[in-house]
Amino acid sequence: MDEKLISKAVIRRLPRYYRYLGDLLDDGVERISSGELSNRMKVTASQIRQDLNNFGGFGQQGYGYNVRYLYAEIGKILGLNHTHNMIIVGAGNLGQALANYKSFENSGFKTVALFDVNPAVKGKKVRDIEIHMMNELSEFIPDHHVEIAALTLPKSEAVSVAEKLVDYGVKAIWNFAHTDLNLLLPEDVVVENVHLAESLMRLSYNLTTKKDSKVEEK
Ligand SMILES: NC(=O)c1ccc[n+]([C@@H]2O[C@H](COP(=O)([O-])OP(=O)(O)OC[C@H]3O[C@@H](n4cnc5c(N)ncnc54)[C@H](O)[C@@H]3O)[C@@H](O)[C@H]2O)c1
Repeated sequence: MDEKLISKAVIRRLPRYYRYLGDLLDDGVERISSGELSNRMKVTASQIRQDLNNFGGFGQQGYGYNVRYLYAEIGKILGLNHTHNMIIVGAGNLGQALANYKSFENSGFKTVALFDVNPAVKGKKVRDIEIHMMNELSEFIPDHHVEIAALTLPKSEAVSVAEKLVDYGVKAIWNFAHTDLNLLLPEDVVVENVHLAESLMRLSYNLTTKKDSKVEEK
């Protein structure tokens, strides 16, 4: 399948399918129909069939989906079938919270170091992950095959630090600073901007309008 033909909306939904399929596997469920998956996920069965048909041949009429196979295939599409080394730049509250969250490793995201400008945290560890100083970045990134950098530093620093990271070889930025970095970096650098406050604002909207927010947006 030519990935360019898969719509962004489908790609956005894949992690959710992956999560539900992982839960099914944990519960020992090996086969599931689109109808049953629809009940669990509160997405229409036809939406599920349409989404999963993008990747061909996973479901059979009257037989349902092979959960393990589908989980593995979606994992491959999402690039979760190999480890991605990640660093966290900005070892404050958020950076340390991310480093403390072990479960990213289960999906193949291995945090190999944190970085900060504050000499007071130099050499400290979060779990077993060491905090390094920024002047070590240029060697550390190629030496440790770092692909992803999470940016958890002040907004004012985000652009200049991101540019340096890209120069040193980082290919993807998981950006928590409140600026939309994808508009500012070279096109071949992948950026995912995370704005928890936007999610809260959507919650607030739904609370205010008493809209049913339980059904996932299409
Ligand atoms: N996107 C979101 O949903 C979300 C949620 C919470 C916080 N944030 C943002 O994340 C950032 C971090 O928040 P926090 O609460 O952890 O702040 P914090 O002050 O606890 O940590 C920021 C850290 O960045 C370090 N730092 C400053 N300049 C740096 C530089 N040039 N290079 C490397 N490190 C540098 C500081 O020394 C500090 O340790 C802030 O920009 C905040 O607004 C975003």
